[in-house]
Amino acid sequence: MPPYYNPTPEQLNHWQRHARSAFPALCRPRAANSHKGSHGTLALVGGCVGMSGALVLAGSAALKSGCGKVWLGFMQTALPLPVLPQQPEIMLATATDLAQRTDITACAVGCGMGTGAAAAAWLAALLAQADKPPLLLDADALNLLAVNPVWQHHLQQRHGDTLLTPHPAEAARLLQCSTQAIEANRPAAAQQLAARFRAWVVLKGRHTLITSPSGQISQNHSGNPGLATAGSGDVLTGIIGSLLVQGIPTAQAAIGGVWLHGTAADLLVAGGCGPIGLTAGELADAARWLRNRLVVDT
Ligand SMILES: NC(=O)C1=CN([C@@H]2O[C@H](COP(=O)(O)OP(=O)(O)OC[C@H]3O[C@@H](n4cnc5c(N)ncnc54)[C@H](OP(=O)(O)O)[C@@H]3O)[C@@H](O)[C@H]2O)[C@@H](O)CC1
Ligand SMILES: Nc1ncnc2c1ncn2[C@@H]1O[C@H](COP(=O)(O)OP(=O)(O)O)[C@@H](O)[C@H]1O
Repeated sequence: MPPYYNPTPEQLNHWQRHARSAFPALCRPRAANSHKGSHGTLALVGGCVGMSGALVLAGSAALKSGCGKVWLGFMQTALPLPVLPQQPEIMLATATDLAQRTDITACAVGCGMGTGAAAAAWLAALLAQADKPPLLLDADALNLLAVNPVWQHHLQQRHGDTLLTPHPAEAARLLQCSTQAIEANRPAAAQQLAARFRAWVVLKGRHTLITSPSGQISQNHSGNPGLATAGSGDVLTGIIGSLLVQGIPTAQAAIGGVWLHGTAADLLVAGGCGPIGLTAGELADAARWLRNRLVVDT
């Protein structure tokens, strides 16, 4: 067993009971005859020059959270690398080429995307298509959305599920208010965003709030300040996107994904890896270890 994963039996039992009752779909075993196509294909788009790492973190987390295939679409004119040496399972494309694919189960956009002209053009084209698979917008995709009312209108008209995963500063940009105003009334901010965009909203931070499009709020209690490190939000995007393409209902993918991400950090801290110096890349392996222990034996 990796040295960091040594929860007490009581702790593990508590996590298992909670997950099996709150997000049963995350705890189902794989069908014996399943194949990679059974577990969905996630497209992650972002990673401009200098921020390729955000996309790689999200992609690795997605794969380790159980989806069948992961494509990364880099917001760059050419691929930063022909293959990821540490994760060759992940398929790579430019964002432009990835937009042509028709075999994508869900798309998560924004990790390290940048807010330049190329990112804006790519997002505009995506949002102009009303009928699309589930769409998760994070980070720079939210920052671009915040300054373009036309795209906001397009997003409101979408048919598929939409998920927005802002941190408080991104929520403030979307609602054109201060970060302090968001933090002063987090439930109201999350509900306002959910209603405006007819979207699931994951308002990040300590005790992340997950709000349904109709305004129903769930508060997450896992996680710790070890998560206050570069890239941990990118990992969350990968986890939630991965759960979505596995056919897990959106409510469980969002609420369960946030819980799994936070509990992975709790597992690492309990084992002495953090909170100080915990790195985002470590979360994916911990989440994988944990999810496999949540599975109900048949
Ligand atoms: N390896 C890589 O490639 C990485 C790439 N990354 C990519 O970088 C891009 C920019 O993302 P970003 O979040 O760093 O910038 P941005 O949205 O301007 O936020 C900074 C501002 O917001 C505030 N703020 C932030 N969080 C807050 C909170 N919880 N609660 C309250 N306030 C908060 C903060 O305010 P401060 O407290 O500093 O005054 C500051 O003003 C994005 O695409 C991302 O994916 C990163 O993921 C890192 C690893
Ligand atoms: N003090 C904390 N307690 C619990 N969770 C935290 C804390 N600080 C950050 N997080 C979590 O870490 C993640 C940070 O995401 P984000 O701000 O988007 O980071 P990045 O852009 O670097 O990926 C979110 O899931 C947030 O809820």
